[in-house]
Amino acid sequence: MPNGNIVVTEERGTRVITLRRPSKKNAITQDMYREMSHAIDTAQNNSDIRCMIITGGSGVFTAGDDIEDFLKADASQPEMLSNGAKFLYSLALNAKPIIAAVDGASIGMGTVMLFHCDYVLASNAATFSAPYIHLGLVPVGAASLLMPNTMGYQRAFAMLVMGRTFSAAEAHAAGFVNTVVSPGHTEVEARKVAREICRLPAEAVATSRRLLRAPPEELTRRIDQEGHLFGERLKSEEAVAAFNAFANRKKR
Ligand SMILES: C/C=C/C(=O)SCCNC(=O)CCNC(=O)[C@H](O)C(C)(C)COP(=O)(O)OP(=O)(O)OC[C@H]1O[C@@H](n2cnc3c(N)ncnc32)[C@H](O)[C@@H]1OP(=O)(O)O
Repeated sequence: MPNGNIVVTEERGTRVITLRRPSKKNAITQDMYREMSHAIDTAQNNSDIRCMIITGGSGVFTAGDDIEDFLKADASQPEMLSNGAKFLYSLALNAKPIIAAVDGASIGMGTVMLFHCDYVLASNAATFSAPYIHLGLVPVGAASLLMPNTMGYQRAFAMLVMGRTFSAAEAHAAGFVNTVVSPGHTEVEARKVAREICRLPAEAVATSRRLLRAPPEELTRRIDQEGHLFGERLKSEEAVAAFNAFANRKKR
């Protein structure tokens, strides 16, 4: 049953997917992944939907995967994280333009999903990180393929292997943010971009987009490779110590 943490609306040919779990900085639970996948998958054969927007609302995009889920997902329950993997497949196989509106922190999967999106708007309060390394983990979601392709090896190394955070200006310079706007304005601007895309000839958009992007099978192959290594790392001492440190950080 939907619990309101993902809100899906439709307006003038655009499906808007909003992460709404502000008390947890929009950290993404497995239920949220399932609902986002459903929203993307069901748009594919719906000719009324010309593009999609993913937004976290104002103040934060998402704190990434819910770390409590990581703690629950031990070796005996590998299916615990499978909705995250399905969401990545939904992104990789998606054939409709997705616009992301990022206002505030974008962490982990928040940042990775941007590299599957087609147009990214950020406020100048946005920050971008994929701090897998600090959790003893490795990249997921074909990030190890898409990030170096988009922003070059050295920047990808800084983000993925050193765990550095990029400002909106750095993300723009790195080429994965199209436009930087004032805080509170990302959604308005995303709707303008959506209207622009909706006015274009849909079939030509779909074919041009397909030409520009890595083939879906290449993406899913890398997603699977990374997912296998990620699953191994989840059980590592380094990772378990990092998850526990996060869970206990306010109790100390
Ligand atoms: C396969 C994909 C993997 C990934 O996505 S890896 C990335 C995982 N994410 C992270 O490592 C980020 C962890 N979170 C943080 O570093 C911080 O939070 C923030 C910088 C996002 C915000 O800091 P601040 O403004 O000080 O808020 P706060 O008090 O830390 O958080 C507010 C509430 O949100 C919960 N929360 C934040 N992020 C997560 C998360 N990722 N998973 C689960 N809960 C999270 C906290 O615990 C707390 O909750 P309470 O008020 O009940 O103590």
